[in-house]
Amino acid sequence: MEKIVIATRESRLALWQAEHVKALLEQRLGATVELLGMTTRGDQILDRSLSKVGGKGLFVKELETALEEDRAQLAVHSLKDVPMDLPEGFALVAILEREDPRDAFVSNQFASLDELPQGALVGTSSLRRVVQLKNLRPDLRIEPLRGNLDTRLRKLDEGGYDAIVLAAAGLKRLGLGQRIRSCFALDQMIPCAGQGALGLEVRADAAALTQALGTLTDQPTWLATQAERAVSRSLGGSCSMPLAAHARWVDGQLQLEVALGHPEHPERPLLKARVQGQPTDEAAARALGLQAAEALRTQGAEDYLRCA
Ligand SMILES: NCc1[nH]cc(CCC(=O)O)c1CC(=O)O
Repeated sequence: MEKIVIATRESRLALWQAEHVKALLEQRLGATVELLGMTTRGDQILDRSLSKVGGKGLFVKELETALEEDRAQLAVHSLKDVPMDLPEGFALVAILEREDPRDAFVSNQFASLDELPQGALVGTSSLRRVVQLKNLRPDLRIEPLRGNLDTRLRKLDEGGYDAIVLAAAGLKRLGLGQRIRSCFALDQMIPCAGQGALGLEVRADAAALTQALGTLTDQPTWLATQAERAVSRSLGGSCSMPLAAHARWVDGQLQLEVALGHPEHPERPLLKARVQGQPTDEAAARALGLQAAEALRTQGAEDYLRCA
């Protein structure tokens, strides 16, 4: 196999993930791999909520341009940052085994959400986290918090918040697992579709590479994340939508749990649904996702989606 260049963002997390895939390609495929670091629009815009300036695609587009121009052949993404439908000419060809999918409670004074005093200040810019926090603790004040993981932790340490909520996977990957005071239960703070998983993207015409990378896919993660992403796609999936979707395998059954909040009125009740099945291929996994989306619709999801 020829040399593979991986296009990657330059945040510490993105570089860790790219290095991780580089090592895997070297070990498992005997490939020669180099990294090409790039800055994306999503990395530059730190002052506004991402949902207001264009959403998930912002972290991905520059990397795709590098693939298009053949300056790189592979892009490694946190799957949750990848839009539900890739632009024409690109394909998601492998999904690696998932890290811890849970959200983590991080604080210097408090061990868990339950310990936070009335009216405490929590930092997060994720609408999905906001609506679930409001549901668990209506008294909390929640303020925006953007930037890469190190920046967010620094803002916490400078005293800007009583606690913040971050993906456990990112913290663990960067060796910051000791900052996690507790993890939220999966059914209390349902993760975002794809959280904790890595997705590999190539040009759709890269047949040999597609075939080689496909062998790296973790099948249970692939099926679970297909189901999750199908929910989001069905409901019009953008990150301006406070949607949570997480599927996990329990005794051979894939259990998919979803929640949708109102984007402008986070205090309105969360819509929730749970479905399960035994999908063995992508189509069946996606069908499970559609079933969950349908269950949300029967509860009035349209009313929550209209304004987004
Ligand atoms: N939204 C940014 C982002 N993209 C991926 C991760 C963490 C790693 C992952 O979930 O795979 C994070 C940080 C966070 O949400 O706290």
